[in-house]
Order: sequence, then C-alpha cells, then structure tokens
Amino acid sequence: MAIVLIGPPAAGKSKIGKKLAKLLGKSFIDTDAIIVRDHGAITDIFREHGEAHFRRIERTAVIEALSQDAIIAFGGGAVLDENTQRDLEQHIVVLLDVDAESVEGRIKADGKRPLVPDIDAWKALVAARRPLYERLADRRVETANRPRDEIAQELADWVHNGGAFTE
Ligand SMILES: Nc1ncnc2c1ncn2[C@@H]1O[C@H](COP(=O)(O)OP(=O)(O)OP(=O)(O)O)[C@@H](O)[C@H]1O
Ligand SMILES: O=C(O)C1=C[C@@H](O)[C@@H](O)[C@H](O)C1
Ligand SMILES: [Mg+2]
Repeated sequence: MAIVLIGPPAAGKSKIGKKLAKLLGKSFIDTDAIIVRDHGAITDIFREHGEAHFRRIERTAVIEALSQDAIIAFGGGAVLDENTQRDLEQHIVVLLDVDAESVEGRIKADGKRPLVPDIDAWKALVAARRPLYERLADRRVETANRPRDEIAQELADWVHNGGAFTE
C-alpha cells in the first residue's frame, strides 16, 4: 500500500513527501517528476500538446507510481482521472491543504505551473477540485504557517502509530 499525497498546487506535496519518505525509510516518487523524466518540462507539454494529452501521460505516471510501496506526491490534478480515483481506494491518501492567502507567495515565487499563473486562477481551480480532494482523502493536514519538518513528522507518527491503517 502506498501513501499518496494529494492537494492544491503548491500545498507542499513534493517537499513534505520527500521528508516523510526519509522519516519512514521508504522511497519517494513524484508523478510530476516521472512525467518530466519521460516527456520533458511540464510547461512545454501543456504548450505543445494541451491538457488532455498531459492528463493521459499523467495517468501512466500514476500507474507506475502506485505499483510501488512508496510515498507518492501526486501532481495537483492527477486525481481528476476517474480510474485514478478508483485506484486510490486501495491506498492511504493524505490531503495537504493550504488557503489562498498563505499560498499566494509560493505561487508567485516559482511561476512554473501552467494552470495557475496567478492566485485568482489558483482559487478557481482549487474551489472546483476541493470536494474531490476531500472525498478521496483519509486524512487532511493544514500546511499553512507550519514548518514542513513538523508536518512530515506528524504524518510519520500517524503511520507508525497505525492511524493510517485504521481510519
Ligand atoms: N509548509 C510550508 N511553508 C512554507 N512554504 C512551503 C510549505 N510547503 C511548501 N512550501 C513552498 O511552496 C512551494 C511549493 O511546494 P511543493 O513544490 O512541495 O508543492 P506541491 O504541492 O508539490 O505543488 P505542485 O502541485 O505544483 O506539485 C515551494 O517553494 C515550497 O518551498
Ligand atoms: O494542478 C494541476 O493541474 C497541476 C499541478 C502540477 O503539479 C502539475 O502536475 C501540472 O502543472 C498540473
Ligand atoms: Mg509537486
């Protein structure tokens, strides 16, 4: 069973996932990184082939990731695929959440997400996805104004104490 981190763009899935994997002694997989490895930069894929194509290759990356006993950071929109939604029933799913005010600086800082050029785009996208994120998650963790090490440690304790397997 994998532990899968889902949630809004820039919530911290990749950074916290890496820390959590280290704490649990598991490998870390990022579906965005698989896509970049196999197809090049995400912005280029969106620009040259469009979102539908991106979602198809993202689904392939998700299948590869979920076949491993690992900590997996999903891309923000990976959960949109209905087959992926069904697959997640077999895994531990953690929603890393963040509010618009707290995420604004993070969005501005890197500017590498084609679907979220600014905070208004982020708000609209996350509002549309929020019910889905919440439905799929076994646990929700607020990441705003909290050190990433602390969040990773809290999740590692939850897994060690068996909470991940009973909720
Ligand atoms: N708890 C936090 N406090 C402050 N900054 C954070 C926190 N979590 C993440 N960040 C910063 O926000 C940015 C996005 O983090 P990260 O890449 O881990 O997000 P993500 O959820 O993987 O995003 P994406 O959906 O685009 O893959 C990074 O610059 C990171 O340093
Ligand atoms: O939220 C989204 O739809 C995305 C988030 C990123 O992780 C990347 O997967 C890509 O930029 C799309
Ligand atoms: Mg990420």
